[in-house]
Amino acid sequence: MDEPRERETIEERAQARLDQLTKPLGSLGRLEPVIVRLAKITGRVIPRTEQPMLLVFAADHGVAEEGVSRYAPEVTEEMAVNLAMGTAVSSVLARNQGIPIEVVDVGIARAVRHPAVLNAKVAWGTQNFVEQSAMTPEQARQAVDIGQERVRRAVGAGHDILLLGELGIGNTTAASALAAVLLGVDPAEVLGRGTGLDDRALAHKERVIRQALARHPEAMQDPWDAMARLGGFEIAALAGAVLEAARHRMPVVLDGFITGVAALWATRVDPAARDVLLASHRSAEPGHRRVLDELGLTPLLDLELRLGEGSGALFAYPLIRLAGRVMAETATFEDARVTPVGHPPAETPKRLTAESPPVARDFSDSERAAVYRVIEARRDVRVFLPDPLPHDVLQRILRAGHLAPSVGFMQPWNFIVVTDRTTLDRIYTVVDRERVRAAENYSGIRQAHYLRLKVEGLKQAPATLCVTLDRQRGGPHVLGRNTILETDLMSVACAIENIWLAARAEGVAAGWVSMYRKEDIRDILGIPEPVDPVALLSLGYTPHFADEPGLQRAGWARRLPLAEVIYRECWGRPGDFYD
Ligand SMILES: Cc1cc2ncn([C@H]3O[C@H](COP(=O)(O)O)[C@@H](O)[C@H]3O)c2cc1C
Ligand SMILES: O=C(O)c1cccnc1
Repeated sequence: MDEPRERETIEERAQARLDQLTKPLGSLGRLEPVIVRLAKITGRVIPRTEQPMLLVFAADHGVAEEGVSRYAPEVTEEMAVNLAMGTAVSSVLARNQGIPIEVVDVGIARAVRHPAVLNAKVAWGTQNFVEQSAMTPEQARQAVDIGQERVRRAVGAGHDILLLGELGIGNTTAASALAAVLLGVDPAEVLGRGTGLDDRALAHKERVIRQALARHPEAMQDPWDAMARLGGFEIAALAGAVLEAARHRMPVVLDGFITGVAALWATRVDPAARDVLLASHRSAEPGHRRVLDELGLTPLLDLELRLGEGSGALFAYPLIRLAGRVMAETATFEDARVTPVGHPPAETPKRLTAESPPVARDFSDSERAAVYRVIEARRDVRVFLPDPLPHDVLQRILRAGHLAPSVGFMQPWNFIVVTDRTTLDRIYTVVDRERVRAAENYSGIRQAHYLRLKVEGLKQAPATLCVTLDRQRGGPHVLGRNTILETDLMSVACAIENIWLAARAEGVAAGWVSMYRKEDIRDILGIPEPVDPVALLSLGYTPHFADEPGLQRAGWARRLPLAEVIYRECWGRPGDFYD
């Protein structure tokens, strides 16, 4: 039995794999911790982050009336429309990577003139927090809820990594005020020029923030109170998104200062939220550095971006995605037979306990269930309706056959589709003659059973495939066929099974007939000598797919118990793979 082993964490296993990849140890620099972090977040040694989406929350700020931004508040709505139209910077970045954007209006002060901007307005902008609380506690809660709800939907839609962005004229002021409170620092330390204030305007912005902090001394006490008094609808929604992503172990790529402050707030509500965060870049806003330090995050990029709207996250995402691909696709020293120097020895794989699989599944639960259902529901069918098969259905079924595995990729099959009635009748005649002849091998009740097996299906079905084997395909030396020569035939059998399962998935019945003399079929279909007609497969619709195999129902044979066919480690030793 397996030795009890020390439980390795996912991070340890991910780091161990990174160290086995054909590259000098540690040579991917700061991307290595990113890969390990993704592994930890997703719970997979080989993390996958291939289905990103950008969520942009937009809202207006009452404090904008104090002249703290270089731009007018109308720009929030205009930019939301611009993003939705595909003409903003982030639209370009997203479109060129095929990343969908969802723009959510959580509190823009005007009606938004584009239907693609999701309307989830909590209010028409916040109040000016120099005079009163920006939001009521209920509004703050509502905005957080909206962020959570959007992420639940994103998860439901199959997204596996979340990029965050924001829009809101005046929001660097709100974010700075909130950051000063959350970090317990002087506003001067987290203050920046936002959209590009000059020195005078910057000094004014600082005075406004000081005024606000003096107006709301209680904000120090509790994160929820701080959010309501000094935050913004989009900041609260971003925070909600982070909280929800943490629940789903979904990696979150932060953008700049505002998303950073929202994430910092989220960690004050739920410290575990920190674990799902990745910092895309360090923005030109000076407060961003403080926020990232507090979150313990190292930004991937430092490009002096100061845009927002998710742009930094979109610039960084390809690095994150590629890091994941490197982990998945790079050969290990062992795979590539390259000699490692100074690398830890590869561990022999140990049997895993109930841990999650090392790589994400790429089929949904229902897709997986469908595959097993098709396998279980496949039957050998003898009764067909005369209706012809639609061309596209037959095409898909044949394609499935051709996608079968084959030894050395020799693809030794051909499929002759026979629909001509005269030809089908000739096939029926030679098959039926063999059926009667073969019955002589049985006697008594078994012979009676045998003779009841009908091959009339060949006459009823609108189409019969003759599946052939060409042993010479691929030349005299087929890769992997040195000692087991019948692997060519096995390859054809794989194609037949693919056809059978694909047909079942299409609701099309198949009946495999093999009672014939090859020379008869070769003769009827004009098949040249070296090619073997190895199977006849009738295809068509059937009135009924039985629950169990026909031969079982007829009492001819029963499906063996699974336990009888599975051994463990050596011949004859029972396995424990069954109930
Ligand atoms: C055209 C334009 C596009 C933007 N995209 C993002 N922001 C960014 O700037 C704003 C915050 O800066 P402040 O606090 O100085 O107003 C937010 O809308 C933010 O997303 C933009 C700003 C403008 C003007
Ligand atoms: O740091 C940011 O994300 C930022 C800076 C300026 C304006 N908007 C966003």
